[in-house]
Amino acid sequence: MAGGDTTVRLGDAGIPVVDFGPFVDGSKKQAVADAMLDSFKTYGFVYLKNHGLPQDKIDAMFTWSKTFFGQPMEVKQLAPHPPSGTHHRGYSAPGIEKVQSSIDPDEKEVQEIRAKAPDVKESFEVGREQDDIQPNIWLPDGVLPGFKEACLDFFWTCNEVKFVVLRALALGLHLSEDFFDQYHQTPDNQLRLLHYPSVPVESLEKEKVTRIGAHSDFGSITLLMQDDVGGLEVEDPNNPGKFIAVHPVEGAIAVNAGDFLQRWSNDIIRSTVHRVRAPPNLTSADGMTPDRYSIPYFCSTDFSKTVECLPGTYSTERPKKYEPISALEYIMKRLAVNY
Ligand SMILES: O=C(O)CCC(=O)C(=O)O
Ligand SMILES: [Fe+2]
Repeated sequence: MAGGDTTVRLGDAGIPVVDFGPFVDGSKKQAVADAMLDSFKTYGFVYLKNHGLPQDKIDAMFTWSKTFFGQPMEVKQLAPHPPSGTHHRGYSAPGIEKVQSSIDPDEKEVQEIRAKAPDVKESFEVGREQDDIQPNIWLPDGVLPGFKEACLDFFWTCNEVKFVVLRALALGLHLSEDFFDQYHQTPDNQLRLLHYPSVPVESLEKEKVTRIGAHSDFGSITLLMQDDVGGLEVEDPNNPGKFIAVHPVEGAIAVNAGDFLQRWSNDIIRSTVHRVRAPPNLTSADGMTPDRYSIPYFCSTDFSKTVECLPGTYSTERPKKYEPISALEYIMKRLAVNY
């Protein structure tokens, strides 16, 4: 199916936009939490305005991202992503990673998806320092001074916002506000800088190449910052297989639920399939799409934790669908198939 025909437009943003300010300042916590949860249940995605992540920090991270990806390939390759998907750190050149949409694809399926249309994006992945399972992979000292510090500073800033969003989620689910804190103590999160290089509009529309293929995220929640280029689409909950264009909203961050949270919530919350296509309504004199930059921050439940369906998400009429699972076991299984 070619580009635009599977995409519907819904309102200006495509997904609900919630003013998060009254949660942050405490003036209307429950109302904001309810609105956020409603959107998570229906779309799996929400835009939050007044989210508390300082705009100057976001801008600075985008500037660093452009500087990093603007380096010659041989410089970026000084911090190479290891061949294994389970050590998800460092730089991946365009076409290396291909996200899988199914949880347990067989090897043949993985090869077929890879052969079909490469994801034309490059990425740089960062976790916390002192992580024995997935140590960070940095450029050598002296190359791009300040980059490592900027990434780590942003990593920890996003981690603070993560706690606030999780508190809203807990209230929305009528759990105690700090319910999720105990499961997110060790920030096994991942900051990802993404660059989608300029490619011919036609190759994107005819699906000769993809920016990021349809997939869902693995973890609990993702905070997603994007530039103003557009192209993000989420699957329409009322029309499976069709996609809603999610237009960038100035000053807002998108937040989406991941598969782990969907499972944890006994499928009350949706982890929605999404993808990045050609920006909508693009007029391009030279037939090329603009470059696009985005910065997702994937939040994971502590790898040391095992979870069972959240209180309030099951009953005799709606029994638990899932067995308890360890966060580590779950995430490693998902990462392993992406490289
Ligand atoms: O670039 C985007 O807007 C989305 C990226 C994304 O979905 C991902 O990295 O999982
Ligand atoms: Fe994603």
